[in-house]
Amino acid sequence: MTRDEAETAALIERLVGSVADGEDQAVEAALRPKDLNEFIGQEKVREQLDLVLRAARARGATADHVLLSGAPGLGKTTLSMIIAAEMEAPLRITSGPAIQHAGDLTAILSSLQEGEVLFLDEIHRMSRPAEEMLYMAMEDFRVDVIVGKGPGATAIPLELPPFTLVGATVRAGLLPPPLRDRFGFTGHMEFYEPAELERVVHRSARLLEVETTSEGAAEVAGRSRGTPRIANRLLRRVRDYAQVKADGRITREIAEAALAVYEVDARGLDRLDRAVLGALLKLFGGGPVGLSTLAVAVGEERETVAEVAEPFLVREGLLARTPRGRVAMPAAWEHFGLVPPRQGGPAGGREGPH
Ligand SMILES: Nc1ncnc2c1ncn2[C@@H]1O[C@H](COP(=O)(O)OP(=O)(O)OP(=O)(O)O)[C@@H](O)[C@H]1O
Ligand SMILES: [Mg+2]
Repeated sequence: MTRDEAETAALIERLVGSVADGEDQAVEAALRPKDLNEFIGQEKVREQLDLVLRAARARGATADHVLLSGAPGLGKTTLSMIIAAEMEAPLRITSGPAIQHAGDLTAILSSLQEGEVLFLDEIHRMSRPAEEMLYMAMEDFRVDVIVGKGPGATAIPLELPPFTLVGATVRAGLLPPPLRDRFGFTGHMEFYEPAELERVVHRSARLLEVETTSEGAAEVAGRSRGTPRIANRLLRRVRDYAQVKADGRITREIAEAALAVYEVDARGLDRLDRAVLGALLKLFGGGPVGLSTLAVAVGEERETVAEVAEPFLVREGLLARTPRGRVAMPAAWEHFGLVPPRQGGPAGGREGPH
């Protein structure tokens, strides 16, 4: 990873909160659904996976390798744990970046028990030699252990017990086709619908023993960017606010007031998103404007704007990336209560009626 990539990754982590602090991590673990029935939403993936696992169980066999693709915080790690639980198999967790040498992978593979589930997070970030070794392990349950160095080196084949590899990646397209093709099943995780996120919030609130009205839960869900991890995090912050400022109960008013404190607006936009969109609208008349100019205007790195703020803004139909630069969509003007300038008219929006 280059420095820029590392910084961007760190920023994304901060935003989605993959790296939670100690307390948050413990809470996150406590909130994880334990089986497929408890897992909310993702109907397609759940149905498909249910068939794969049931069939394997009925045959008394080890389940086929599973690839899970989807944005951070949608439940890939949770699903890998569920797969192991449903198969009543032990689970080993590792990640692509942790495997730098083929030897690291040999060590893990050769210590697997029969039927074990090996979860390989960020599988697209594995080194090339490790990846090639994985091909053989997945297909033939065999690895070549290299003994010695140089011309005298020999490859000793080592049989592996059957195991289930569960790979996770943000996009299946990031994997080289030979690797992708070795998975028996690929589950594409989608962003969650508001109603599904509401169920996530209700479930988590029950586990955290916080009283929540339907409107309160809907308010938290609506600002969670289609992502359960964000829903759980916002719920915890709203709970804090409700405890300190009110009687502990989460109503719509409490959720609104709490999320205003944390600068998460009605659509789930945070401070950075609003800065980017605000600059695009107010300084550049809605664009088009180049990424670098926009980044300078908000005092951020290009990568931060392009990879942290923009994906959500594009997904929400607020911003478009065009060959001529970034352009604000009509919904963006509306969200800021501004009226877009007329075509060919002077740049810059006027304050709207509200
Ligand atoms: N379908 C779901 N139902 C209820 N809670 C969920 C669901 N999916 C995820 N969660 C909750 O969201 C949190 C994040 O899920 P998880 O860690 O599995 O995401 P992930 O896709 O592995 O993210 P990353 O890519 O960052 O590793 C967990 O605490 C879990 O409780
Ligand atoms: Mg994960």
